[in-house]
Amino acid sequence: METIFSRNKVEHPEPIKAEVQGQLPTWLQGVLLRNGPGMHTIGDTKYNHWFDGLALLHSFTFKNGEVYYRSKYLRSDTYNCNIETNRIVVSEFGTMAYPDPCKNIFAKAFSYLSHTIPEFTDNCLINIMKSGDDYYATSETNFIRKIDPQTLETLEKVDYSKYVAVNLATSHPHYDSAGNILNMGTSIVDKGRTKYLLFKIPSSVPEKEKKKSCFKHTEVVCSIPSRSLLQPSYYHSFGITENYIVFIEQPFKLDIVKLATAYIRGVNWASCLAFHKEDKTWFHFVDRKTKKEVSTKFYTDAMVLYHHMNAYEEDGHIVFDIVAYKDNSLYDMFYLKNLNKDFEENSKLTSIPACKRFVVPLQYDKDAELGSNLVKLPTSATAVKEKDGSIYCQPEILCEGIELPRVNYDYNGKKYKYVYAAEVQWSPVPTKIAKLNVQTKEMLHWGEEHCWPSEPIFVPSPGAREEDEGVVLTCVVVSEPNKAPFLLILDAKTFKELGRATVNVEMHLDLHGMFIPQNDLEAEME
Ligand SMILES: CC1=C(/C=C/C(C)=C/C=C/C(C)=C/C=O)C(C)(C)CCC1
Ligand SMILES: [Fe+2]
Repeated sequence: METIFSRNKVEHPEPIKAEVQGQLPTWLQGVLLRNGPGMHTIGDTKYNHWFDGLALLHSFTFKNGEVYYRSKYLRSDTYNCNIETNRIVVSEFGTMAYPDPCKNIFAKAFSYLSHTIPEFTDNCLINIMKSGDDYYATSETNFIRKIDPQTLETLEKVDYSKYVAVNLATSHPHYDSAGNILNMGTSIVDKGRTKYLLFKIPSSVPEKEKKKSCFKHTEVVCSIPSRSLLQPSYYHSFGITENYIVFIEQPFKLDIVKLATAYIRGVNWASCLAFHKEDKTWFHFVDRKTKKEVSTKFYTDAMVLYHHMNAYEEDGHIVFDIVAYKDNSLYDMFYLKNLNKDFEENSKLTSIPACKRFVVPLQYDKDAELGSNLVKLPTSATAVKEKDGSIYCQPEILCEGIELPRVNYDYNGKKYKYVYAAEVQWSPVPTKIAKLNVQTKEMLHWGEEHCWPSEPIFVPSPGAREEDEGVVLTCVVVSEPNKAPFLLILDAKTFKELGRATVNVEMHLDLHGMFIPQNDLEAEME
């Protein structure tokens, strides 16, 4: 059965003028660029999972009060191979594929006996990353693809593993104040020393090396050994504060032996991930200056998280906010067989996403009594010292039922107030977007009947003084047949609609993206 999720979307590479209603701020000039799966059927073959779909980039260009829409499939090697053979020949998260032996791009997949780690896909469908003046489509494998943010054309393929020993990397990098990328990846086959690497990609290269790419200058900031050599944790994002990296080693783990044998066993990559509910969740903090990990062992109960919201330091504590679950039902929910026409009634998550705030004391009285709470900030989050010197943390719940959190990035790593997110409650699709004040827990919402909004993105207005001075952008897919989707522009402060730009196309449900201000685009053209 074809549903909004699984129906193949047609690309619209030529700009389509949107119909604008309302008043868009005149300063809003640039491109909102987003990524997500757009094609799930190729010839007679179908992907099993929504996260498997071929990456479809789309953009809204804001120019002098007008809005133009475009969309274009990422011409990844995966896309080209699949389209050429008219079937799925490259394995994705939820679908194991058996390539045509005549095609050699992914020839390594055949040598699974000599290579522990299979050749992964370059179908970068999750997010967009900025590197200097360049933009990349990202996923969680070792490959990213450079793209042209204006024409949506696909450019070079970059293999992270050529520059840093990672087999997997997150699709949610961070940026420091100089625009350098900080990302984390997992090294699976480095002499049996499974570890997590934090690496830095500079935003520019020295003048005399102008021809070289920033990736050649990638440096490993630090490495954190995995608690288990054969089962590193899976992670989708991480957090940063001004002085620390926040990395959560959750008991949702990737089994390397299973991964190395998945191909011969005929099972998908997803089946190599397992939630160990009896295990603990470990917190790691790395000092960004000394590159050393904080030696105290901090942990909490078993949980699964994908998205960090934000993190900051306050009076000798690290405060970090995440969206967490009690189990891994989220990834199961997105099998296309579960997203059928009755999914709104039938598919409910078995655990609701909860925004959890953890507060961890970095400095505390070493003679503190066992069992006493070491948190000195006004919060219900606790951190209790145990006999063996480890510290057991419990969170404060900020709110429930939201996912795909975004903040004003100028406040990333700093004490902040606002999170913008999609409101999902128990369902896998958002029916509203929300603004949460993490200090007061007050919320504002936007929703309309049959509307499925995407991850909301905050864009600050020029010279903004307050954290929520600007607009929030979200793409809205309408579930009612023959109703056109639109880009919604809300005033970030009041969450009131400023305007909408309607485009009469069938738009895909997407995942993540970024707003590129006009000035940054001009820098890219130079
Ligand atoms: C291909 C591949 C992977 C793909 C993961 C993907 C595609 C995850 C998508 C996650 C999303 C969209 C989360 C949203 O919250 C793994 C498991 C890393 C490892 C094996 C190869
Ligand atoms: Fe994500």
